[in-house]
Amino acid sequence: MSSPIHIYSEIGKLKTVMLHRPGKELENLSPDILNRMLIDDIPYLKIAQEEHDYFAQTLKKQGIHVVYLEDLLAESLVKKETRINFLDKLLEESGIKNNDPLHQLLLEYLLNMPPKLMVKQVIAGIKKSEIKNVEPTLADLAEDPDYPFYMDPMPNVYFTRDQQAAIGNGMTINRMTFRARRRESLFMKTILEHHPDFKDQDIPIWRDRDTHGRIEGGDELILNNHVLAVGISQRTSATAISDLARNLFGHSSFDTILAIKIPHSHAMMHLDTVFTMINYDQFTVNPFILTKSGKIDIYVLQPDGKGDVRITPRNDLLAVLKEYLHLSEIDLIPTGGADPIAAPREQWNDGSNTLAIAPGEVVTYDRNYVSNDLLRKHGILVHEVRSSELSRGRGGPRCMSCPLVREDL
Ligand SMILES: NC(=[NH2+])NCCC[C@H](N)C(=O)O
Repeated sequence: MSSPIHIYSEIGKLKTVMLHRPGKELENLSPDILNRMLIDDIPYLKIAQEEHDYFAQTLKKQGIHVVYLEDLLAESLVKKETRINFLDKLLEESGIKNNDPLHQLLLEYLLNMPPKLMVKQVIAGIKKSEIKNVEPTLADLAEDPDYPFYMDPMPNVYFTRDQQAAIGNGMTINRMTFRARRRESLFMKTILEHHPDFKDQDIPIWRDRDTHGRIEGGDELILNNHVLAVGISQRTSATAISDLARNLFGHSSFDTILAIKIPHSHAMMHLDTVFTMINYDQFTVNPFILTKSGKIDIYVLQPDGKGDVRITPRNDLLAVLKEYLHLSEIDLIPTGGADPIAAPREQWNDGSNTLAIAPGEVVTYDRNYVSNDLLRKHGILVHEVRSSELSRGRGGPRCMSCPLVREDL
């Protein structure tokens, strides 16, 4: 079997992609926890699911093999011992320690379910009303007696781009920034270790979820078979990027990381909310991440020939892309046509967050019509998907997809 992980570009014809169809976790959102859950409004689940099915169908119509995270995870948890170990870890990371009587109660509750239902349940969260005969803890009594959950929902799982990233024939299993998302990367770790299609394939882990230093897949772009662009962002630290460089250089085909510093904000939480590669020499870019003179802080990381990493500061995105991608011309297509009102509006609704499914062929949100029209004017084939509810989670088509296999260019 060829490797189940093969990603050496952002634009090679997409062959296999992992998605998560939003479930009851979105119904378990309430206004008072939205901010902590990194979600900007409560999506209408029924419509969000219809929109996600349309997204999946759009990919399938192009011959792309769509796999679902919850299926892969359930198929990894067939053995009871594996389920127990997975749940012990998940409960611990949910703040329910092994010595807490509640830990055993929830473990039994979940083990009584078939694996698929159990996976859906842990993503949806566990409400106090679902568990009988529990002695209230001091926290239940004294701190927040009305809090409805024993295990918080995970409403961001449908952004399968972020918990992990395929780089070459390996993956980073990401230590995510905020508590609301940190448990999610346990899923791919479990799949790689226990799923029959992955566990015996010697898939390199370029960085694991226990290593200090936050990193998320929205910041990890594979520009070609030896150059990455990684955002220094609200979600990915310089420490993590330096660590990733040391792990990749000399152990993979990758020898260059363009570390691009972007504003640290929720609207621009990842590099892929402001910059994506959509063709051999074409990119979407949110013009407002560049200074008035078109500058931006970039740090080029490469092997220094002595076993460490050389850092070269640069500030001209166009020049850096031309130099390191060996291109004579670069087409930076501005989100919203750089209009002072349309650009921020469409960036907020992920107009830069395009998913390339082949060179010059992308999937975008239909609501970003100014950006979509401009992409077409630049010769890009655009497949539009509906997004009224999905976009309330503050992510777009690239966010909602984890490419596992692309054809080489
Ligand atoms: N690759 C991306 N841009 N992901 C968007 C993730 C959105 C999610 N609500 C979060 O804040 O984490």
